[in-house]
This record gives sequence, structure tokens and C-alpha cells, in this order.
Amino acid sequence: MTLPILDSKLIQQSLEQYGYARISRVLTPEQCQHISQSYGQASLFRSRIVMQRYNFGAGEYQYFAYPLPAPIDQLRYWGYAALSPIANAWADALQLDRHFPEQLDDFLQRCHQHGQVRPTPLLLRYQAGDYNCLHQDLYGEHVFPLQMAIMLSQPGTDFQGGEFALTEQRPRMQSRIEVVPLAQGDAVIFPVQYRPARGSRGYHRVQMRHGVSRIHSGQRYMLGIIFHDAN
Ligand SMILES: O=C(O)CCC(=O)C(=O)O
Ligand SMILES: [Fe+2]
Repeated sequence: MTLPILDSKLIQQSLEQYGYARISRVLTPEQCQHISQSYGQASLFRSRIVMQRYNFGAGEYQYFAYPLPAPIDQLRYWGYAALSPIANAWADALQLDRHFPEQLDDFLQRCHQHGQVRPTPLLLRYQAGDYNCLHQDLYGEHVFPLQMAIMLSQPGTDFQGGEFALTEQRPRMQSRIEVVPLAQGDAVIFPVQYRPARGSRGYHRVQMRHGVSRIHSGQRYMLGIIFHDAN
């Protein structure tokens, strides 16, 4: 699978300006369909979550099992390589005593040594009426601060509604929202928990959450790539 070259500097600028970065046409429609269709292949997954049961929203998702299918694994390595310099720049800006290794394997080894051994890449499926409440994907003490999601369905054709949304909660201010327009195959990169924002006295944290508005009709598949593993 050939993936586009990522420009870390441009991604970082967009994240700091808007709270997200969009990468167009990461996957072809055929690759998107292939991944969506794998939803029915139970052996690829370690667990299935029905969102209603946890009040997460409505819809369902499954976490892939190790070994990850090759395209999912490749996307995770590709994303990590471009995002680890940003993760380190952010840790420095926020004066956190934290360093993210250059290689995903080294970061995952750290997760695994601390009991976070279960893979987190996931495939989500929504039908008419479903939605995903604003949330943060934290799965333990070790958190890689950025994550990625890829739109597998064709908005407007396969489904209506179902917008990917982010909120930013700045200290002592009301929340700001961003809706990210995504075409089939596009990726969105966004902060897991918070991002740095420059203020009058250096950098401070802006808390972030993401979610999906109600799907009005049709079916919507999304691939989520989270870099830390879960405990
Ligand atoms: O379905 C979506 O667009 C949201 C996916 C999500 O929450 C995630 O990838 O962590
Ligand atoms: Fe999420």
C-alpha cells in the first residue's frame, strides 16, 4: 500500500491553528471498502463494544487483535513516524518531563512493560440514528498525545449527517467547536487529550474532545488509529 508523504511541520501548524490536521486521500475507495467489509470477520478483532451499553452514544465498534491486518499496521507506523516529533515538541512546550521514541516499536514496548498490552486500532460502524458522544481515548497512564481517524464511507452517498466534531475547552473560557469535513479516504489527525496553545505567559493546555453527530441515514464506517495500547 502506498501512503502519501506526511509533512510534520504542516501538520503541527494546522493542529496548533485549528486543533486538527486533515490529510486528503490517504486510502483509495477500494482500500476503504476492503477495510469496511472486514467488519464482519470476527477473527480479526479482540472485542466488540456496543456503545449504548456504556452510554457512549449509539453504534458499535471493534478493536483489532494482534497481529494487526497489514494495512492497519502500516498506517499506524506511518502515522507515528510523522507525529512523534510533534508529540515531543508539545511535551517541551508544556514543560512535561516526557519523551516519545522515534520508533513506534520502542513506544509500544514502553506501553507493554507497563501492562498496556492490548491493541487499540478500531473499526467503528454507525447506522441511522447513531452518534458518538464527545470523549477522549485514554487507555492507561501511557498516552501518545495524537491520534488519527480515516473516513471509510462516502459522505453524502453512503450516509447523511454523521459529522466528525472536536471541542476545545480553554481555561476559564467557553468551549469552541470545529467540524471536520471529510471525504472518503481522508484522514483527520487530532489531539487525544489536550494541545498546547500560546498565551501571554507561555504555553497552556487546551482540553480537547472528539465525537460524531447523529447519522441521519445510511451507514458510516470509520477507522481509528490510536498509538498507545490499552491496559
Ligand atoms: O467515528 C468517528 O469519526 C470517531 C472515531 C473515534 O472516536 C476514534 O477514532 O477515536
Ligand atoms: Fe475516539
